[in-house]
Amino acid sequence: MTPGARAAAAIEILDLHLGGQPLEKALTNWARRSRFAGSKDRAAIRDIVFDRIRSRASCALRGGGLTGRGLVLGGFDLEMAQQMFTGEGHAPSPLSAEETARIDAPSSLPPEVTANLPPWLLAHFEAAFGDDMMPVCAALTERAKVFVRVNLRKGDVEHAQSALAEDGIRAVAHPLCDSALELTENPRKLAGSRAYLDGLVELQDVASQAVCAGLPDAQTMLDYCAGGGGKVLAYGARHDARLFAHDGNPRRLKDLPERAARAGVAVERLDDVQCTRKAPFDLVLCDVPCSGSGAWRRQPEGKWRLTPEALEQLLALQREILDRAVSLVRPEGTLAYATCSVLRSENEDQIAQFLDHNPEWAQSCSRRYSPLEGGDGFYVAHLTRRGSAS
Ligand SMILES: C[S@@+](CC[C@H](N)C(=O)[O-])C[C@H]1O[C@@H](n2cnc3c(N)ncnc32)[C@H](O)[C@@H]1O
Repeated sequence: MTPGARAAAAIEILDLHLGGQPLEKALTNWARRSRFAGSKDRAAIRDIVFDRIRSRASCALRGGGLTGRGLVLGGFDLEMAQQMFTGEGHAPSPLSAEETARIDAPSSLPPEVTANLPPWLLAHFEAAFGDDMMPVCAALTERAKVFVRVNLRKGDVEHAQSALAEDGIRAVAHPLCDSALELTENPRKLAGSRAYLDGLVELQDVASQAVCAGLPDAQTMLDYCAGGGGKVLAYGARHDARLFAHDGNPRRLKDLPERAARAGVAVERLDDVQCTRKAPFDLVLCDVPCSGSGAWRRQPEGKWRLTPEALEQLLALQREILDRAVSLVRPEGTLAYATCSVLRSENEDQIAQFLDHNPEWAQSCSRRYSPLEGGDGFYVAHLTRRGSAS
């Protein structure tokens, strides 16, 4: 496909998405209908589509509207736009005089447009980041870096780097976590690489790894919102604890046995009744459902889908999960609370409210990871009962 034809495909997909189709579905449906597109075309089109959703507000303004054409156009400078929008072959039709003038004109943008945030979220980001707010918002419009976690049970970082290099993947260490490697060349080869297939490395964001690396040593660890099991597996790579996984939606745990086997650790899956029976645990991790605002580089449509009402519902669910988890921790144990959100309401404020309602508990750690540190935005708090060692 020519660059122009790729731009036209991105326009079609974005129109489907703006018409109500989830982004992944719109991409998959388009790929199914367009067998002529090779894997490089699909990857390039996906990159354009994700880029435009990350910067939806500013692209729509520059491109002349919240449409597929507006978004794709608004992400290019004039020269690039004129090269892509030629009307030749499958390329989109040439720019109108109005489009040319708009895209060429320097304009002063309102803050929510520069920030590429829904307006109601501006105050939340300002409360979280103060002077860093605009750099953080800009970082969330960039493509996420690809990180792997080296499974320290199977080898060290140098070993993993050379194993990845054998498959043409360049990987460099990252200061945020000693098990993290950033894939700087050929990340798309990872799924077929020996290091990945042998369980030496696993895809995991660097801040997510740092959250797991900071958890205290324990003999029994319950990952109460385990999902795909990324956190419990990361914990198991560092500690000889007995590992348990639970999720409010048990179907989310279905791949865990296979992933655990590949990682060389054993994880027992528990339903809610079994959690109560097996309790108390030394360490209970609640990686709760959240807005995902720290990970909007990866899932940009979440940014535009979140509403104040949906956030309220998430806050209530997070409180509910904390209340339940408290009963599962042994008296001297640790309750760890984590989100991939950067909003204070889901993080610092949620924990402050928990401590207000549970005066026998104290906070022994509170750490927010900013997207400016290289990985996703994350938050973690460790809670222990007063009078017990952390
Ligand atoms: C942020 S995700 C967890 C991601 C996972 N820890 C990982 O690292 O891959 C949150 C998980 O909480 C689960 N969940 C939702 N409501 C829950 C509840 N009431 N109790 C426990 N888990 C719940 C969701 O199904 C989802 O898998």
